[in-house]
Amino acid sequence: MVMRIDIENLRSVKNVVAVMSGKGGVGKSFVSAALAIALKELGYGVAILDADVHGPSIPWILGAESGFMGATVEGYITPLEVNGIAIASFELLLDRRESPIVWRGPLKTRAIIELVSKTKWGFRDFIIVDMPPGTGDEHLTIAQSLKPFVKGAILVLTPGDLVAHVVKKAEEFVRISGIRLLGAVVNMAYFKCPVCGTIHKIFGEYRVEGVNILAEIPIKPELSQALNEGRLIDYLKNDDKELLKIFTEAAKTIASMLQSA
Ligand SMILES: Nc1ncnc2c1ncn2[C@@H]1O[C@H](COP(=O)(O)OP(=O)(O)OP(=O)(O)O)[C@@H](O)[C@H]1O
Repeated sequence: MVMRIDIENLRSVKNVVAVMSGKGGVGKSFVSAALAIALKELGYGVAILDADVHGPSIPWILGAESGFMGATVEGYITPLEVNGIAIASFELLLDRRESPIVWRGPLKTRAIIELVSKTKWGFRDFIIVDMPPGTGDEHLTIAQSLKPFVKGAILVLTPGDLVAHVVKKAEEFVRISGIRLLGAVVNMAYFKCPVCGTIHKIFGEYRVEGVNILAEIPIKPELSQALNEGRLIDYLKNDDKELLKIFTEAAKTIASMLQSA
């Protein structure tokens, strides 16, 4: 079922890019946030839509967990701005952050569509959508309802036996939804020894076929700590310029793919 969406607030948005994963816990929210930071550093106007209703981690990762979105007198939502990045997340509507959101599929889908259409996004080159994990019916509804705006999808995966399987599912998803798969980000691809620089493929060798690899991200304990402490912006800009560069290259590729489309 394709839901009708009020497009007025999306008229000033150039590209919506959906970040998806075949399964949970692969680093989709981290990759969404890091790409948004890299695009912002390149001078683009950026927003993030946290469509992960049950595990909304974008506000936390960006150090905005105590903030709230605002409202206009006309009943529209104003996103929370962090470091020039606009964030819209259900988490930023909750009085008690520990309250779980207990919604069934159709309600979740409707709520996401409602959040997209009611948010005053302003002029943005990109809205990065942190999608819920998986590629189910709910995802299809979101993708199809937003189809005129979603210019591409990025798949986040981790190495392992499931890679080929996950890529096939994602390909099938983008084929059915008609959305262009821009490429994949392989997260936790390797661990680089900080002492000797040796690369260890902790989760084994992998081969991703048929999909453009946008970035290969190492496992880093200090990154994990920065994410858990809500310091991703500071970490990328000040502590780990090498990692920011990896995301900047990916962001440039995405921007040029969309410009040339
Ligand atoms: N490259 C990495 N190095 C170290 N830790 C990482 C890395 N990527 C992600 N993590 C950690 O893995 C966990 C999952 O990351 P994240 O929340 O971004 O995944 P997700 O796919 O969005 O999860 P969910 O399915 O719950 O939405 C977090 O605790 C994060 O700190």
